[in-house]
Amino acid sequence: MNQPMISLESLFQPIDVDALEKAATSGGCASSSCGSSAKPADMAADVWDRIKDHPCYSEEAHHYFARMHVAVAPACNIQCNYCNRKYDCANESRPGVVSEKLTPDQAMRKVVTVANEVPQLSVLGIAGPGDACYDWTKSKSTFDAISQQIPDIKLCISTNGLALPDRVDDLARMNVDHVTITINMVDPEIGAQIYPWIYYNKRRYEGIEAARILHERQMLGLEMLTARGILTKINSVMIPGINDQHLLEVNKWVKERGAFLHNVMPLISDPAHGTHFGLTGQRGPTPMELKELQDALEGGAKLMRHCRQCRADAVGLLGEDRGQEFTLDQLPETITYDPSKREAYREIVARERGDHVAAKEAAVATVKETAADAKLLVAVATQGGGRVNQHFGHAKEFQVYEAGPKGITFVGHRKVEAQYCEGGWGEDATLDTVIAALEGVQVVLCAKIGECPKDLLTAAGIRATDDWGFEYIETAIGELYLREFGVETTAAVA
Ligand SMILES: C[S@@+](CC[C@H](N)C(=O)[O-])C[C@H]1O[C@@H](n2cnc3c(N)ncnc32)[C@H](O)[C@@H]1O
Ligand code: SF4
Ligand code: SF4
Repeated sequence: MNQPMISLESLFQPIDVDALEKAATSGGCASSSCGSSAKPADMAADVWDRIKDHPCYSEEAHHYFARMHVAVAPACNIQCNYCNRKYDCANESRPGVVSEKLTPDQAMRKVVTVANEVPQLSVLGIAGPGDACYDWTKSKSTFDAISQQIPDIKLCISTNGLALPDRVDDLARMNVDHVTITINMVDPEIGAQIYPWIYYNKRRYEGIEAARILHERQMLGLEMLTARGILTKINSVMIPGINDQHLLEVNKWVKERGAFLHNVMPLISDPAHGTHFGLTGQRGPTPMELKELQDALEGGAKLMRHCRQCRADAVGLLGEDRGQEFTLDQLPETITYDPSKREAYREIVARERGDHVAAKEAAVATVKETAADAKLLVAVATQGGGRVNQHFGHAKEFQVYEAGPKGITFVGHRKVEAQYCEGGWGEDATLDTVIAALEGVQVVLCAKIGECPKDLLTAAGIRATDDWGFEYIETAIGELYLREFGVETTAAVA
């Protein structure tokens, strides 16, 4: 089995930077596969260069790199039936939610503090609580100041698209290379069921007219970004009964206009959030409904399946949120950027990543060569680095992979409402929510699991094992698949 060159504790939080620097400067490359590239075969090298450290634009990168959002742009120019920007809960992870709004100066102090403390940081985004292109002055001065201090940080912006065409030239000038547009429809009749009003050219529009204007501006903005070579990600909220089937059409439109990624996200709809959809009982999709739609979209615009629907002030690797460590009251009054931790981390990752890619290629080949048509849905407890390295009871989410004739593909993640093992012992009631979140999953891989939860999972038809603790995820799944379906099979996971 492949072993990491340094302890995983030093690669993932809390980071021991001395260990990182020592490992990074010890000279030579011990990796057997140094030089292996994670670049997908069908991607141009220059595009890969622009996304390889971006946790949202590359699924592979999200095992290593972190983003942070700064909530500097609270104003919005439209109303979506699924959004209530007034609702705020520090414990909740959901788009639009923030604990504190920041001025550009405060954002600057926060980003430098995080960059000094979180070596995985590679991306700074503005993603709510309002619209970055509408609340433009604050977005622009934030990006201007931070890119001067930390020139290699990638700038990322998220918008509903209405004000986007007016900002494209500025975005290109400022080197903003990644722009997300939320596009939920291309048919204004469907749009009228999602957007009650928009505010455009100093006027309020409603109904189909509002949705038509929004649609035209979104398409224009997307085309303008594509013409300037800026990478675009399209977010679509999947709203069952309103736009779920229509998203096949949206996918075609955005692909034709050069979108780089399409991120179909489930509607989050809870009456407690006070949104129109929450209060009218509009439900979100189940994980399996989302997967079915995503499967139907394969072959169109490339899909993002690893979105975590982060808070507008999220900090850290996707799936973790360290925002509470960097609230305003904890930030120093003055701070100077120190690039040493980020640089050391990047060197470590470059080595670890080469090994991971080689291991992944070998595992995928093993699964493809195994003479079995069967598919296996596997949930993995991981805290980063592409390894099975988290205790079952500590997992806040599981990453889900499908193994089958096509190899090993990342399918998505399943959030767990409350961890099974908070404080060292499990609660059966919590395990029920974990089992519900694992709908359709056949096997769980984790670093450690006790006999009791293992038995309860088995009774629910889900097998769990720590046989591959700390192994690369794909290597573990490849060996599991072989054990289950290979000709040399002797035992299945008990
Ligand atoms: C909070 S918005 C901020 C950026 C910008 N105003 C926009 O709408 O794109 C970021 C993302 O969260 C999504 N979002 C907001 N509320 C949501 C909900 N209840 N369920 C799913 N996605 C939601 C939006 O659709 C958007 O893609
Ligand atoms: S555009 Fe974004 S911030 Fe504005 S209401 Fe919609 S989701 Fe919320
Ligand atoms: S919401 Fe999705 S796309 Fe945005 S930072 Fe989080 S994971 Fe990335």
